Amino acid sequence: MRTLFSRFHPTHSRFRLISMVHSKPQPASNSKVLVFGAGNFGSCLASHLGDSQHEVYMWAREEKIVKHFNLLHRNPVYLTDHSFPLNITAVGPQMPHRNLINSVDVLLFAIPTQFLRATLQTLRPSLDIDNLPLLIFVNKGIEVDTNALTLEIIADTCGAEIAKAATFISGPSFAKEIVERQPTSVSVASFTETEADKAAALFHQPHFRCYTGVDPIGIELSGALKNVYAIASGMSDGLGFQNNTRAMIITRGLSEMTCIGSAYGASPLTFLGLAGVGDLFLTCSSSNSRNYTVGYRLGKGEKLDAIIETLGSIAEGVPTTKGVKKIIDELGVQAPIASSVYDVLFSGKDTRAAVRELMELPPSRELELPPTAGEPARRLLAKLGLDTEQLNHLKHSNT
Ligand SMILES: NC(=O)C1=CN([C@@H]2O[C@H](COP(=O)(O)OP(=O)(O)OC[C@H]3O[C@@H](n4cnc5c(N)ncnc54)[C@H](O)[C@@H]3O)[C@@H](O)[C@H]2O)C=CC1
Ligand SMILES: O=C(CO)COP(=O)(O)O
Repeated sequence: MRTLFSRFHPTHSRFRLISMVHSKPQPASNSKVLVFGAGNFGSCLASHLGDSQHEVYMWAREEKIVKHFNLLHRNPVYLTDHSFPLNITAVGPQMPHRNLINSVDVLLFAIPTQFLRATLQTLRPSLDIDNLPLLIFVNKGIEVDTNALTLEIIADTCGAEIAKAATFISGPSFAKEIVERQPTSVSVASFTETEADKAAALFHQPHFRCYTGVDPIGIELSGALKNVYAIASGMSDGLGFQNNTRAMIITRGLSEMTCIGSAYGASPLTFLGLAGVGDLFLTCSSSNSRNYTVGYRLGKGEKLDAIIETLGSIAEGVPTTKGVKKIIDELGVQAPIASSVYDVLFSGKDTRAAVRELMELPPSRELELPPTAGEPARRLLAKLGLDTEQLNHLKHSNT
């Protein structure tokens, strides 16, 4: 649905009329939702929405998951102890038919970043921009070959109008704990604030709070970057370092994330939110994090290939570190911890040597935002047909 509206509140920004695409109006209850991905997080979110009485379809690319799930309401590979609500139907392994895609209110993507482009390319011919479902993305990563954020992947595959309507959910949210209904909060952001509001309304539950914002670039960078520091924190624990060291990594990691994000063109405040420091703290301090586990096992001396082969699940931080390194180099930002993680993962650097080198760096100013002016975000906004005035608004507004 295309409308003209002002994304910015007239009292705290210049009043601008922008042509934006909106998703179809959402029902007050019982939304029809199609979840792409039946891994830990796709299954978890399908369960969460099924639990809230929505009509849920979950696409799995593995036939055995589809068959097993529809027979027993359990996922044989992920969250295997969990019994799923009966109002979830697994579909696949072929792409869902366009009739299903066009009949749903919501499309939710829980697919690792490296596989998203191919999935969206296949899906695009079935999307009707005048009858667009609410589009929600929960992946936390950067595409390796292009350094693209998900926003750019959506723009490349589905067009700028659809990317502007996309909503991103990120924050401290282990799948296993959500299905146990442990109190959890997340950040929900979109360039189109009304879309973020719709996504928040869909997910909000007494045990699951949503906080909305308008800095999807910052939310995306937060989710991707925290995975790199979770690897660093796990590595430190694996080497036998203790609480002081972990606290240092989390705090200096937050500082690096904020510098990278700010130089990229995101709001520095976004990194103080749930998707930023919230998720950083969670994944840097729990062995339930796959990224932390990769780091921990590296610290114990295992080889990366062997760890990935036996992890049983995706650690987005590993490929994302490659994209982060390219972004840091392009921006000229000082991010020594992220650079060290890259060296350990991909240049064969010894983990203990990496820590020693980090500790031997000369003293430096503790907190300093880079002076660079957000060139990558400016390029991305231009691709989406948004301008730098809007970027500046984002940088100076609350998320
Ligand atoms: N597990 C968690 O607690 C959370 C995960 N996330 C994010 O959600 C995303 C998905 O993660 P998980 O479900 O946990 O991963 P997972 O490792 O549990 O599952 C991977 C999923 O990717 C699918 N997949 C594998 N190869 C594919 C391909 N070529 N094309 C399409 N799909 C493919 C698998 O079928 C499976 O559904 C990641 O970006 C992750 O960072 C975000 C928040 C929490
Ligand atoms: O992002 C997560 C929880 O918020 C999951 O982290 P891992 O991908 O490291 O397991």
